[in-house]
Amino acid sequence: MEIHRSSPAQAPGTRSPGRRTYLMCRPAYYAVEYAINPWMDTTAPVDTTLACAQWEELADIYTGLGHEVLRIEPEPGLPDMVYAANGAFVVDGVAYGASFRYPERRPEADAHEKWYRSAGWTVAKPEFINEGEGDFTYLPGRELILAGWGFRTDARAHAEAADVFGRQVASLRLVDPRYYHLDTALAPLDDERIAYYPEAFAPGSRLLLERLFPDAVIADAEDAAAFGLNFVSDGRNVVINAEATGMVGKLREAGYETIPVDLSELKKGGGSVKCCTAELRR
Ligand SMILES: NC(=[NH2+])NCCC[C@H](N)C(=O)O
Repeated sequence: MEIHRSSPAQAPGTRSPGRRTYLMCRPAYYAVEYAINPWMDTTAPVDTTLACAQWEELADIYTGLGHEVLRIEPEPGLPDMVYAANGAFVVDGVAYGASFRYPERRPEADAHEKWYRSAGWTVAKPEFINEGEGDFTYLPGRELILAGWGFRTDARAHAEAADVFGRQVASLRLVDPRYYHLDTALAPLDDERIAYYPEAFAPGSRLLLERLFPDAVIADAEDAAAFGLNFVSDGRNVVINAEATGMVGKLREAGYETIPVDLSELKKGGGSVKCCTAELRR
């Protein structure tokens, strides 16, 4: 594993102590069989064996950092199931279930619900369409949920999540179809701080982000297109798509350690590091 150490070694923000628990789904049946986002091209070949190897490397990076990686069994006929972040949104041991926008992915919600129940998590069944951590994230230091809408998640699910978790939700409207999920345009760096790509958001949402996060790391068009916002940070180490070299530089500059990983095959489905990783917050 290649770690780019930043100097100073101290990450600037606050972070919850201890190891993270991540849920992942091996891309055994991964393919691009339909196109539900602009990255998906059903005529371009996908190497499932390579996708599995890249995915294993991502899982190894997490365990190498001392985090726990749990696995949900992939199911034939669900080629997007590798994007485990979409299966639920978990805070305080409660899994708010997903309800997918497109019929092709709908059965994934049941598979995740079963997994969460059998693993002992409390499950809240959703009434409204929402794609789990694809469109929801949480900043424990602010007790604040950030939620995206515009392409996949129904904005009514934001209010539903606020009730489920008893937390405030900042609703953010996404406007660029390439950044159809919140986690393609914004990511937490630690308990309080984020990185984001302003152009992916409607003017009112940008204003809200500027006011809430004056210390954010700002990404540009190139960073976003390289899936440089679809990273996973434990507050110190940021695991990020290797292509996103500009973003790596910005994050190191901001005091974080960066660990690049090549997920070129998974990008063909419109996802990267974060899409493949659900964070289970106890
Ligand atoms: N958390 C994410 N952004 N996941 C990416 C999902 C990709 C999948 N092909 C879709 O369009 O639904």
